[in-house]
Amino acid sequence: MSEPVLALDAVEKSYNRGKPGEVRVLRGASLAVAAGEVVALVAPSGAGKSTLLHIAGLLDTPDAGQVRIAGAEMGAASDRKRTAARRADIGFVYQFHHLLPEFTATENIVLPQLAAGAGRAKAEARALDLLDRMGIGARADHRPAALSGGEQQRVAVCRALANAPRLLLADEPTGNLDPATSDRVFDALMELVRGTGLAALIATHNLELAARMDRVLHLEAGRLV
Ligand SMILES: Nc1ncnc2c1ncn2[C@@H]1O[C@H](COP(=O)(O)OP(=O)(O)OP(=O)(O)O)[C@@H](O)[C@H]1O
Repeated sequence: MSEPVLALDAVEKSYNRGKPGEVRVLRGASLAVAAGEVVALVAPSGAGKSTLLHIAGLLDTPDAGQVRIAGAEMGAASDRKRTAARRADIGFVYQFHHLLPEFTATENIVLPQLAAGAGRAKAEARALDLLDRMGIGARADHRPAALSGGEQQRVAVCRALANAPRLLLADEPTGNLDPATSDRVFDALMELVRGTGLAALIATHNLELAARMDRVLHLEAGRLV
């Protein structure tokens, strides 16, 4: 069998480690997400969902255990290697879009591609294609302030997929939207993800959305069940 795109193995993480007030968040967390698989991460508030996503996304390091991206151990790799793997392989969507306010929707999707070395014409074509596939091609020239909340999140999804990552990590990607908009953005996200065959780990409090993914993982007492 081929390597999962993301594998966490017995990951431990505490804040204020070894000090009074130590918070043990992850206590042997293990999971694997294969290419083409969309996995829901459900956790009560404060259970360590963001901590887990930051470690999976190579934004933070575990105290112990392994983090493998496409088979390569990254948990203890150098900062340079982790940054390179993050740029090449991982796309993020956050609860709030974090789009750059002074740039249009297209430009927000073009910029990460330019940073990764793509040429402008190709980057613009890809941005427009992604926006079309998310159903907001007509908003390509709008700045974030001139987009609805749902449209902003659609642009954020396009930006996360701009460099064709192998892994999509999302932290409550529809958490700040009303239920109907949340459903529509989620449908569009699923369709786009299904078309690319990437691996996705999507944290949500919404059990109905979770049930529509391939598998649901619950984070409880620092482990996945
Ligand atoms: N920098 C930090 N220093 C100390 N404790 C922290 C730090 N960051 C997070 N924590 C604690 O670790 C636990 C897990 O935090 P985390 O942000 O991962 O939770 P979460 O599951 O994402 O929560 P929510 O769903 O409310 O966003 C919480 O109890 C939090 O208070």
